[in-house]
Amino acid sequence: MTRDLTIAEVRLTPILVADPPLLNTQGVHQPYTPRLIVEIVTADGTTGLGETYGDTKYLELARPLADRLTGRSVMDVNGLFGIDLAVDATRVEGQADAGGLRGVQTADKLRLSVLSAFEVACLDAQGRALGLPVHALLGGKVRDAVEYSAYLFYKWDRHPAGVRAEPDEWGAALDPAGVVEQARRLQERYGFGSFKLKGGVFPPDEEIAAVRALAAAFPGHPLRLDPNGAWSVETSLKVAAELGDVLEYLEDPALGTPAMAQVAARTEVPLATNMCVTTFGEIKEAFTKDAVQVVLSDHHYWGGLRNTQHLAALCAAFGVGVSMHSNTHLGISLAAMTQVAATVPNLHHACDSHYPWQSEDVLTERIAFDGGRVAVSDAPGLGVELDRDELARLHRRWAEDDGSLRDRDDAAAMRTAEPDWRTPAMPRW
Ligand SMILES: O=C([O-])C(=O)C[C@H](O)[C@@H](O)C(=O)[O-]
Ligand SMILES: [Mg+2]
Repeated sequence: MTRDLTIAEVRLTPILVADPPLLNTQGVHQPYTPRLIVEIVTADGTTGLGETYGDTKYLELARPLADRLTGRSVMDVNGLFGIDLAVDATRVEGQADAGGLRGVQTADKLRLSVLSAFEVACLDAQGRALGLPVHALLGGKVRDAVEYSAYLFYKWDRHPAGVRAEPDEWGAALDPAGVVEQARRLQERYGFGSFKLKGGVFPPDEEIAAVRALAAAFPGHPLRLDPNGAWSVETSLKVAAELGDVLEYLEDPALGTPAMAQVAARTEVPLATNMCVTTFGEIKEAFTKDAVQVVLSDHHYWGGLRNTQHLAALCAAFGVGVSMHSNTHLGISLAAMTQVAATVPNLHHACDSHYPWQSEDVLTERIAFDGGRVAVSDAPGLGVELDRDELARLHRRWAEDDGSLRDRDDAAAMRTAEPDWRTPAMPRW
């Protein structure tokens, strides 16, 4: 049968998704976080799914892009990246990312963060039309399952009083015992074999104690600590010296490539990043200064699944490890991460995943972790199906919001509990 893979319709659905009160160095997660779901429909009725950030600046770019896609072929992914999108640079340049902790903000990174959802949707549609999984379109899988690590957070047991939120079954984790208890529950439920603690929340000695407690509770399991650049070079070196025997890597201990290079020069502990290398333009300086030993790729802001493969190839050429970053996302993105991760030969670290923190999803079936791994689907496309009722419900929540939650802002969320809170100056310690 000849199929007509001309794009006939693009549907954009902004949603608000429940998020627990997870703490990071900027503040706390809002009770609901914005995401954008992209559906690309072809003339013969095939639909491909994609997902990305749903904050206003992404929506503003996604809408004109969607308008320009109809009439193009869903096979023309190179052409998609060639579309001349006018990005309002004042939206990003020189501005702090209020909730993202994802490094530099540039107009091109914003453009790629939007295009990535459309690329994934095109690949999903291609796969469905051809009866092939996305990994086959990317050259084929080199593994049958992708390993993920448990993503531990300091957290409150609930959002501040008076704030509308969904119930949260995980309880508080504000000290070493709480962190170990959270790790145990995540391991029991999902089988994770490695653990990452989001740091930069408490003074470093408290976070060192938490990692020590994890090492005692889970001997031999890989551990990571990520303060999102909250420490000075000297503090980073002190933490590296104290935890060097148990850490798989330290993630973004200090902010920016020069500081990371200074830390890397004086410790044997590998440094990972999803903050100082988040664009192709940052690679040369970081790799030639040997500032990072592992790059945590994120297909959203690197510009999709094929760019993730390009990044992995560059990492291989420089002897730099590769893994994956994650922040609040749903199953479409987890499926996309898993499909591309399956094709990356030099992926030797378990990927991050926020997914266990997301009690809501827009899929008919949640993606399962078995022994900390997600099986690589061989079904056509991403191998996931949209739950339209859930999508509509989460979109209603977005539509009914007065605008205060449509842009993620962890510092603003923190002010509902601590009115004087300001995003801390870095380095914080
Ligand atoms: O550095 C990281 O791993 C992240 O940026 C992940 C998330 O943004 C996380 O820190 C968060 O959502 O609080
Ligand atoms: Mg990080």
